[in-house]
Amino acid sequence: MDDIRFAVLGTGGIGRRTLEVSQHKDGLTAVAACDRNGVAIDHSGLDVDELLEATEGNIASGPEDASGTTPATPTDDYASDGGAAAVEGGGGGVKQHGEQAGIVASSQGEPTDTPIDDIIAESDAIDAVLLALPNLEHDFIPRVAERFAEADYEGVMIDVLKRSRVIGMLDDREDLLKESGITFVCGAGATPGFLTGAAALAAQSFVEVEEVEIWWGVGLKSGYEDNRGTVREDIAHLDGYDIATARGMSEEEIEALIDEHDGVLEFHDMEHADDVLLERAGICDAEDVHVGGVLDVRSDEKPTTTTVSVTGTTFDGETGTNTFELDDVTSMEANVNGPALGYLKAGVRNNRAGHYGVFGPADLMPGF
Ligand SMILES: NC(=O)c1ccc[n+]([C@@H]2O[C@H](COP(=O)([O-])OP(=O)(O)OC[C@H]3O[C@@H](n4cnc5c(N)ncnc54)[C@H](O)[C@@H]3O)[C@@H](O)[C@H]2O)c1
Repeated sequence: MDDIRFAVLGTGGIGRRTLEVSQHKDGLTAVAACDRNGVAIDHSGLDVDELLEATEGNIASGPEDASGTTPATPTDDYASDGGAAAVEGGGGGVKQHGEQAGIVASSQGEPTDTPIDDIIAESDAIDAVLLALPNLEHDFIPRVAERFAEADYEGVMIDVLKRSRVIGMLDDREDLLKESGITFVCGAGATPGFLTGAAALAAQSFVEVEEVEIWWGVGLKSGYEDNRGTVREDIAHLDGYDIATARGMSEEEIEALIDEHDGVLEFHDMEHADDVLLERAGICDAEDVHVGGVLDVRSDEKPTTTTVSVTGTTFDGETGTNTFELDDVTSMEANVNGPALGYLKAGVRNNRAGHYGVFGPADLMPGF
């Protein structure tokens, strides 16, 4: 495949790692990146090492603008991922350093109030856009897709979102995306993403799938500071919490909750889009997919092994369970970003073949 010029929207915990992992893959050139305060664009290829060094421990992950205040009226380029506004003195939590937060701390970064529009303006020379943006406002990513389509972008867009309800919002915009020539790959991180694809593969032994069980383990000690956005989103899945309460929590409240659980949070029946993505690929009913897992923010070791088990019936009447297991040494970052870039490449292959619209990870695997 020819070289793929790609952009990353959002250089938080996930976006930074996407850039890093891309350096270990053939045929991928990062040409643009943005966060809420800044943008870096170089069509001959960004200096990824410099960008990563400048943003190390310095992610613009809070909901504030560059001045450290939450805009009174949210603009198109504003999405609140909650909480950090409650941090004393503003500044978006521990990782943000005032006006130098995030990409603007890089020599390649420029401050801007319209980071996403700045990338859209350059999108003619971009083959693929990976959205590593916050997802607590569920229509944010679909709205960003719409903006690229309205600007007649032709290329791939890919997200690593988690929540089931976002898929329908993208499907609602499918005609617009198709008209523009966009191949949108949704839910293409670890779960949903890697593990959804694994389930689609594991299902191939069967003619009927009864149940898909996804059970994940993540140890995040060294990556905790870089993944606070993701941890906050996960908290919304705990009993007694929802998206609104998770968004409204201060960093201190999150710390207190984590202390209460000795750093280990266990989740059951999570609203992860693996369910709707497997249903839309015709593999099983969404209600037969169960996602849960254990997150340990105080240890790098996984608290449990990540597995995908698919139970079904073969053509000759046997009932069995195929299980796909990740090695405990593979980190969350490896299992989100490797697959995201792999699905990005699959998206580009499809886009260049003229296949436009919304695709889930299971749609890019053998059919069922
Ligand atoms: N599918 C999976 O397995 C999986 C795993 C982990 C995380 N995720 C998802 O990845 C996404 C990112 O998570 P994270 O931990 O990197 O979050 P984060 O908070 O660390 O980073 C978010 C980034 O987006 C930027 N941003 C926010 N609003 C913006 C705007 N309006 N314009 C431009 N940039 C903006 C921020 O500045 C920051 O750089 C989340 O949606 C999360 O659910 C998915």
